[in-house]
Amino acid sequence: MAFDAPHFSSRTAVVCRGAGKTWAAGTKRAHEALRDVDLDIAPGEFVVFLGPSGCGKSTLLYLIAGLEDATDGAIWSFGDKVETPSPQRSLIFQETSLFPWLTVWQNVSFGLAIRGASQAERRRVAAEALQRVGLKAAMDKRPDELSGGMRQRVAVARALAMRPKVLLMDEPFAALDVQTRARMQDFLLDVWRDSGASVLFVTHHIDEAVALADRVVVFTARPGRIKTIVPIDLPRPRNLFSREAEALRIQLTDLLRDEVDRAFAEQEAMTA
Ligand SMILES: Nc1ncnc2c1ncn2[C@@H]1O[C@H](COP(=O)(O)OP(=O)(O)OP(=O)(O)O)[C@@H](O)[C@H]1O
Repeated sequence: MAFDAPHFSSRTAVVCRGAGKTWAAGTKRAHEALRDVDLDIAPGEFVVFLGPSGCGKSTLLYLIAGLEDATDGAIWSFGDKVETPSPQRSLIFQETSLFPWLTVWQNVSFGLAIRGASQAERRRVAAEALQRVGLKAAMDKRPDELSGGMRQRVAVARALAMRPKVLLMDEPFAALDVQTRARMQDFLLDVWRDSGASVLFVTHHIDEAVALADRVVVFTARPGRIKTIVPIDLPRPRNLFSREAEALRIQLTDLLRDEVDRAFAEQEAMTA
């Protein structure tokens, strides 16, 4: 089926229409990861993807990033059909892939080097991005001189240096300890407000979803479909100990429980 760009799509950060992904489509190993995703993300919106392991949350981020093609439906970002990666959409992974032989500022400005920017321009943009993540003083250090949390902040600075309109984050804080993760959440909210970018953030943590999101997209077990979308109408800065926050955590836990049970049953059947 052909999908025309929705008429409002030029003003919308991300539009998914009937988006689906079957890995190894057309082969014996065909594996449907994601089905029929319809989703609109507004500019500057913070959206969290929550769902059982293997339901296709990362797959959807890769489709939106343009790193993988949808096998069904289509995706647009600010009116352009997503077919290839773009500096407008930056992806940050759980494990940062900083180049260990480059300094922090060289890592941050790596994308600009590929675009042919001069050394002075790269250093200026890197300094500005590092200032925004509170790491300007670490410009000339190497990644192995930094803690895990600092390395993730460098990864955020590297993404910000490209001035993305959409920041795609795949469990970016999963490898961090609980205290560092809480601080990184506060830091990310500051960066998000400052940048005006839309953030699409994958997590397994319900408390993280309630702390961060404007809306939480809850996925079913594989093939992942949108089960429901829960708005998080809590004022910011959020009191995560409020009765309203607790009610949202309970609602999201209930929504997830069935899907996690289904995902477990399927994984057991596959490995039996
Ligand atoms: N490159 C790939 N080739 C083939 N299958 C893949 C590939 N990447 C992911 N898959 C499969 O697609 C399904 C969805 O995977 P995906 O990583 O998107 O899920 P997820 O919800 O992000 O999982 P998790 O929460 O465990 O990270 C899984 O069954 C996975 O094995």
